[in-house]
Parts: sequence; structure tokens; C-alpha cells
Amino acid sequence: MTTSVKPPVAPIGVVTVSDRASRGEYEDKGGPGIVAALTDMLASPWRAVSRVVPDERPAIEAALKELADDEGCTLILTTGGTGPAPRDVTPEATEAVCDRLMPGFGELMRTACLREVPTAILSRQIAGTRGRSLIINLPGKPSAIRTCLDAVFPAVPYCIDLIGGDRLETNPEVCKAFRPKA
Ligand SMILES: Nc1ncnc2c1ncn2[C@@H]1O[C@H](COP(=O)(O)OP(=O)(O)OP(=O)(O)O)[C@@H](O)[C@H]1O
Ligand SMILES: Nc1nc2c(c(=O)[nH]1)N[C@H]1C(S)=C(S)[C@@H](COP(=O)(O)O)O[C@H]1N2
Repeated sequence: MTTSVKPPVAPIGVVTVSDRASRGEYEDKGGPGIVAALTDMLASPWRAVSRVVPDERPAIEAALKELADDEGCTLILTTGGTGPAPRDVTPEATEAVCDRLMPGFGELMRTACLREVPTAILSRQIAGTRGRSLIINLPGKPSAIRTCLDAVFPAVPYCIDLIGGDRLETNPEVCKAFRPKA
């Protein structure tokens, strides 16, 4: 009898931060947009663990902690709540739950979005690590999701290797992950 060892299925957190989507006032396009992008980019097995929360720090922080600590998500992507409006608090919530920040992610995502809209500089999106989880903020505009992920995703699998998370493999035709020591 031959036994095949299946690679582990990596849980990935998908958090929509939106007052109206959380109240059901409009259809959430952000979470499904992230799932579609990951489906295209990732070649290794993964599953989405999705949450929709209002623009409230306690709710966002609780979702991020639950996904990192209880669900074991090696990667958590948020969408929404990164702008300058009073209720935009996703970066603050992210910073509060992270052990360390990764400034290069926000810098690169804003630069990529700036090619599309001059208002890209209004996003305060950040990224950071909490234990073995990498948390990345994306703007709320569903069209920004792919722009941001295309820009930073080549560095995501190696970052997750370095923090001891699940090994992610990308589909090289869509996204070439760069692992300097591979
Ligand atoms: N999850 C989403 N699904 C669909 N469209 C969204 C979503 N999040 C944002 N948008 C769209 O992008 C625009 C800007 O996003 P932003 O996060 O600033 O929303 P907002 O105006 O603060 O409202 P809300 O928090 O209720 O989504 C929204 O007005 C909406 O048109
Ligand atoms: N690619 C892209 N990036 C973008 C935008 C966009 O439409 N496309 N909107 C900008 C605007 S208008 C704002 S206010 C900020 C923050 O959006 P958020 O509060 O929905 O996260 O993202 C910016 N980044």
C-alpha cells in the first residue's frame, strides 16, 4: 500500500472592515475579492477563514487575535478602514495587536496604488507580525485589492517562512515568490 503525504492546508484570514457591509447594507465585495486573488496566486492548499466587522477597534482587534491565535492563520488580510475618516481605525487596531511592524509593505502598496489614483496616499495601510501570523491591511476599494497584492505578494511566502508560519507556494505564472535562500 502506498501512502501519500498531503501538504497541510494553510488557514488564511480574510477580514472585511466595513460599517455598511457588516450591517448587510451592501454586498461585501472586499472579502470575496481577496479570496479570488488568493485563489489565482496560491498553488499550495489553503482555506479562507472570513470575518466581516464594523469600523470599531475592539471588533477589529478581536477578529485579528482570533484568526492569529485560535485559527492559526499564517496570513491575515484586511480590507477597509485605512483612510483618514474618523471611523477609519484598521491601522490602529492592527498596530495594537502586532508584535512588530513591517513598514515596507505599506510603502510599496501605496506606491503601486498611486499609479492608479492620486488618493492612494490617503491610505494609512500597514503590515506587521503577530507571532507566526503576517497581517496586511488593504484599502476598502475592492479594485485596490489586486493592485496591492500583486505588488507585495512576491515577498509574502519568504516573510512567512522567516516567522515560522505555513509554507506557501505561489502559482509562478501569476506571482513569482522570491526566496533568497531557496
Ligand atoms: N467591503 C466592501 N464591499 C463593497 N464595496 C466596498 C467595500 N468596502 C468599501 N467599499 C467601497 O469603497 C468605498 C470606500 O471604502 P471605505 O472603506 O472608505 O468605506 P466607507 O465609506 O468608510 O463605508 P463602510 O465602512 O460602510 O464600507 C465605499 O464607499 C464603497 O463604495
Ligand atoms: N488602488 C486604489 N487605492 C486606493 C484607492 C483606490 O480607489 N484605488 N482609494 C484611496 C482612498 S480614496 C482612500 S480614502 C484610501 C483609504 O481607503 P479605505 O478607508 O477604504 O481603506 O485608500 C486609497 N487607496
